[in-house]
Amino acid sequence: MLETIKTQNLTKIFKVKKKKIRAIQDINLSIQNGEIFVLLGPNGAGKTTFLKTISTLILPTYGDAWVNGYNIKKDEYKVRKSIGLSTGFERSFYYRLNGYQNLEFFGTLYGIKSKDLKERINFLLNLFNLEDAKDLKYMKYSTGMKKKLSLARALLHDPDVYIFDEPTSSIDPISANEIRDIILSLKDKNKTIILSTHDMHEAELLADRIGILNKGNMLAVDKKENLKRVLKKEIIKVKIDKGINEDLIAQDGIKEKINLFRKIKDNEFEIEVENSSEVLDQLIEKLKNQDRKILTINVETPSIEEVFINFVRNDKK
Ligand SMILES: Nc1ncnc2c1ncn2[C@@H]1O[C@H](COP(=O)(O)OP(=O)(O)OP(=O)(O)O)[C@@H](O)[C@H]1O
Repeated sequence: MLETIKTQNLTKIFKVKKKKIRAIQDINLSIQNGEIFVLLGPNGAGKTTFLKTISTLILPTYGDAWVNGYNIKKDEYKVRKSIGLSTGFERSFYYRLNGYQNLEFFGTLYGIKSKDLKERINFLLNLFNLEDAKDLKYMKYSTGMKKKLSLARALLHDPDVYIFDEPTSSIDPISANEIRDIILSLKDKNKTIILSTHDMHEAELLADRIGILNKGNMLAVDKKENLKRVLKKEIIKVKIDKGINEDLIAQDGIKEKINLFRKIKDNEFEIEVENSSEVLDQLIEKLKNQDRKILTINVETPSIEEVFINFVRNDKK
């Protein structure tokens, strides 16, 4: 696997009057080619600062980063050409130009030939459902339309790397789903994507790996399933053909592994365990010995929301 984004002790300290704000602190991250990396963090955690720094919009106070092999300080122009960037605040759009003209302007800046550009713009306006708004001046766009145009612009020059700051905030649920599909289709083309979000369902759906930022520090970086394992909490939900009580299940060999037994109905219960694979065989055996037939059995792992809250709440730094 190739490394597309790499940061080394990336740090940004803002100075406001005499106060120092450590927006991001010693971030070491490596994102592989073709990966979707999702950045989570509470308000003010440093997500936007991180994304802007690797996009060359902000200079780090110290530390370094490389995007597509180019250094953010020495090869600023090449980094910018390699990335499709969409941030929340798009001051750079021209308010008096319409949507089409704005994309035309930026496409020309990217050096896309006029005929190809026309095709590309029409394709993107269609992709983001903006055809009806193409002749509307940017200043009359709704917040969601502005966001979509910003994403369309990020895709204009078909770059290898995408940096999206909250790509679906202020977007209606149907359009948000469409945008998530577009992001997944970029991954299918082996593009690399880093995005921030407050939407845990989005993180669950898109992320190959997740990074949890809090107060400028990266608390955890891992695949979803590994982050979930940290909580050591899995729920086994069971439905059987007859009634059962806790004492018939929580017997020797299995009792100490059950953190919680919850009876849902006479013939339905759930148990909370650290690791379901250590319990399942024994549980099934016990039910069999009690002459109970299993109708359904499911294992639920913690949600990314639980994981996120757990990491941030336990961060005492
Ligand atoms: N230009 C700036 N000058 C001073 N402080 C700044 C500047 N930009 C960001 N900060 C501060 O840096 C910290 C991180 O802000 P940042 O916008 O990166 O957080 P975020 O995780 O994107 O938050 P949110 O989820 O609310 O968008 C905050 O304390 C913020 O006030």
